[in-house]
Amino acid sequence: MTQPLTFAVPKGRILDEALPVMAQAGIVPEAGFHDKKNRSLSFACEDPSIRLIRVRAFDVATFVAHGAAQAGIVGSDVIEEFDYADLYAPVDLGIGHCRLSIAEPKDAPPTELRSTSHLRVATKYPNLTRRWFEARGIQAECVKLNGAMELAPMLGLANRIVDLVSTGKTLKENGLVETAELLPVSARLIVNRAALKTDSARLGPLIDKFRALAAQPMPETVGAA
Ligand SMILES: Nc1ncnc2c1ncn2[C@@H]1O[C@H](COP(=O)(O)OP(=O)(O)OP(=O)(O)O)[C@@H](O)[C@H]1O
Ligand SMILES: O=P(O)(O)OC[C@H]1O[C@H](OP(=O)(O)OP(=O)(O)O)[C@H](O)[C@@H]1O
Repeated sequence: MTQPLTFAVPKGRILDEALPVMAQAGIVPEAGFHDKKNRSLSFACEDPSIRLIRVRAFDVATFVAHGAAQAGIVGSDVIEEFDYADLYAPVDLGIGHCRLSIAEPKDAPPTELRSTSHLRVATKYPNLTRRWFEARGIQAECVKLNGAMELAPMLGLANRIVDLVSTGKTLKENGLVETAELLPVSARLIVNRAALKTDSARLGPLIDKFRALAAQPMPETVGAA
């Protein structure tokens, strides 16, 4: 029997927005998926030819890039950070909107980035950050953190941070101001390139379904004058 197609989703905040889109594309997980006490990481779907795995956002890209999962949903921040050659991101799903920005303490003296002799940046996105600064002729030393980047400037770990911003509340409540946007972020459908060649019969129509859904107007704009 053919193996089910493995579809990877992030366990955190994108998931609530992704599930209705997935359902419209025919990916509906078994009831146990919604049980918060359930410690399973792999779930059957109503369509037995698909299996869901629920992993950390960065790991969605890794599972799909290595072909351990054939497709998935992840933020463009993660795709850009890894820049995996084997990842194909054919559809912007129009969900999970935020931005990756640089921020500094609100009372920092005004400085030109270029004139800063030693730039230390705390971030979960060292590759993206280094690339962004390099493109501007600035060498940045990145300190990799996995969360709570906002603490780094006040504790002297870094003088700037690069982190995701949505409402700006987290920055404000930690005495930081956004000074530049590195990347607008939204969630994408991702597919393993090799799997797309070997299993185009299943992955082709799946991409088409998500593409058609992404082309539809967002529910709140339907009927708007
Ligand atoms: N404030 C935000 N507003 C909107 N989208 C966000 C925001 N923060 C993160 N995101 C999106 O959600 C993704 C994080 O997803 P999720 O919360 O599922 O990750 P996670 O695996 O739980 O994270 P972690 O590895 O930190 O535990 C980010 O990659 C980004 O695309
Ligand atoms: O601009 P805001 O609306 O305040 O959102 C920004 C926050 O959201 C993300 O963190 P998340 O809540 O995902 O937690 P994390 O620090 O564990 O990644 C991000 O890392 C910021 O801390």
